Amino acid sequence: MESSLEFSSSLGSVSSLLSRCRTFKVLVIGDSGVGKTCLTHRLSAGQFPSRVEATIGVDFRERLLDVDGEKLKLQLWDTAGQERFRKSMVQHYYRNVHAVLFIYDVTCPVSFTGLSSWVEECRQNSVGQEIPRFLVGNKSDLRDPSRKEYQVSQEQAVSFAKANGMMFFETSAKNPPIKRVNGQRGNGGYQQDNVEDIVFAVGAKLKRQRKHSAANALVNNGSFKVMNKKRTEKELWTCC
Ligand SMILES: Nc1nc2c(ncn2[C@@H]2O[C@H](COP(=O)(O)OP(=O)(O)OP(=O)(O)O)[C@@H](O)[C@H]2O)c(=O)[nH]1
Repeated sequence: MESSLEFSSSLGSVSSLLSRCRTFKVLVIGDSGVGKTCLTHRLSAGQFPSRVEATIGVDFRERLLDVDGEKLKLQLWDTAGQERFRKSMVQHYYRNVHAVLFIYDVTCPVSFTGLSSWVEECRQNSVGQEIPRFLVGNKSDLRDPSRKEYQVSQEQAVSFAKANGMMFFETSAKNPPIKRVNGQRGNGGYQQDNVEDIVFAVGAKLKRQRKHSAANALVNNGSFKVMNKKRTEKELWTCC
């Protein structure tokens, strides 16, 4: 027969199973090799992976966080940067997305100029301006002040972020600063963000945003589309 201790502990696990949190789909896009897989590992598990291979299709990682007393779950969609590994998946990536992280490599200007095509892909897949966007320059540990002309400056990135309604961060998945650093000395005079700052900025924006509820209505290409509120609300809640 089950003891009262066992019974109460099983009740405890049932109640923890029933504890629910809002879940948000966060899409991570950008050219191949910019570090999407490494960054999502860092954002979810706080670690830099020892070995990575090109992503095929999509990989999922999760991060639970507490924003002002509310539990949120970020479901990070680490998408393939290589065209041949993403072809059949593109529509799935964008369906019911709540936020988009645009990643580029600060030491690879081509990955920065390529961002316009990622913005365009979002537009083609009906991701409107109401969906929060974040621009993240990765690999800041590789910045070399003596090779500035071969790197993406923060001025360029800030102006791109402004023009596209994005919040801007620069960091390193490999060697992130412990705290946000506004560099005057030691790091060549640029700002570096802690990975936790990024994750909390995303969480805070989504928490505010959602009251909105994406749910009720969506303006799409000038037409007004009424969504099924019940269905969308249900999709947002899961057990944590
Ligand atoms: N130095 C440094 N290297 C990094 C950093 N982030 C990723 N890398 C390296 O960059 C390479 C590509 O990283 P991935 O995370 O696989 O890149 P990806 O964008 O996911 O690539 P795809 O899956 O092809 O789209 C790997 O060799 C990583 O070790 C970083 O912050 N600093």
